[in-house]
Amino acid sequence: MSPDAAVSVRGLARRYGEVRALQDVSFDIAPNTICGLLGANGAGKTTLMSLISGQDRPSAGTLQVFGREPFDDAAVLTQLCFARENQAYPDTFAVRHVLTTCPLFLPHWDADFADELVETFRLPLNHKIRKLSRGQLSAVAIVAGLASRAPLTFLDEPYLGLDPTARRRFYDALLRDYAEHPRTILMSTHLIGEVEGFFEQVLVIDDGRLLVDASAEDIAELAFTVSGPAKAVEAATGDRQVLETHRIGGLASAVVLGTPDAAMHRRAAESGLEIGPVGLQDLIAALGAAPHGSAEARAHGQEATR
Ligand SMILES: Nc1ncnc2c1ncn2[C@@H]1O[C@H](COP(=O)(O)OP(=O)(O)OP(=O)(O)O)[C@@H](O)[C@H]1O
Repeated sequence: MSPDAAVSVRGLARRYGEVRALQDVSFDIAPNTICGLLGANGAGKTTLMSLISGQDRPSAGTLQVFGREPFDDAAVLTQLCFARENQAYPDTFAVRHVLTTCPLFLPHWDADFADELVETFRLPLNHKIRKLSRGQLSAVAIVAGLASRAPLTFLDEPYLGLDPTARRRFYDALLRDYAEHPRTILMSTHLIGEVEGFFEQVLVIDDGRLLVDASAEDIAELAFTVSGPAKAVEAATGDRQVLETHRIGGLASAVVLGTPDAAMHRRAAESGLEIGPVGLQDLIAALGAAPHGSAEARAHGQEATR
């Protein structure tokens, strides 16, 4: 375990009967980091967040948050805020009740910032929570998550139902506030293209296993694309681990694991091929597309990131 980490996880597993929701997951998240938690539906992201936030206990493995096991530890739990659109509230609760209740549980709560966010998302203070639209519920979760200023904040798909303008407002508010009040934020998302720029660390879960644990800089080193005439692409990438190839007519674009070396650059120049970067969204799609038995690709992907 890393005692100085905000989150330290070793060999974590969670089973639900026959379902292995998480298996042998190990990573650290340094304090004051925005970490993206990515993966397909059912990969295990919410399960992982539930364990880290002390709402659930692992079936195996160890887990520390700010150096302590979170489950049933009040000292740790007051440092955490879990924000999600499907948060359960009492039936009688209106938006304003959330604003008056949150500070009772969240010692770092900033009421002025909460008011500002309510304005930003044009939330109707007197409306009952159960009557809000999905986007408004997400906005309530965002207000709670950001105004909590919790040293460890979980944002579980915080954009559900939000229109693009509201999402932009959320990202702006998050980044502005994080710059002024650094803290650790773990955010699960499927809208990778919108947020990849501000993740300092990326965790990718696939079928309950940790597939990638990389810093933003390392992500760029994980893979690259080679595009051009299909035969030339094939010849240039023959000795490399290709994760995925798209073909259109006689043209192809291959996602290749690792970084292009001098020989690859030379071959590309000779054959009129283009070498380019792979966006995070495309990389994750390509890693997911690699055959499940392609342990080599997966292990290589992980090795390169540790
Ligand atoms: N309480 C539970 N009982 C049984 N199985 C569960 C339970 N919670 C989660 N699972 C299973 O564990 C796996 C991981 O689910 P989890 O909700 O963590 O995925 P996720 O990555 O958050 O998915 P999504 O992106 O769709 O929200 C899934 O197969 C899910 O069906």
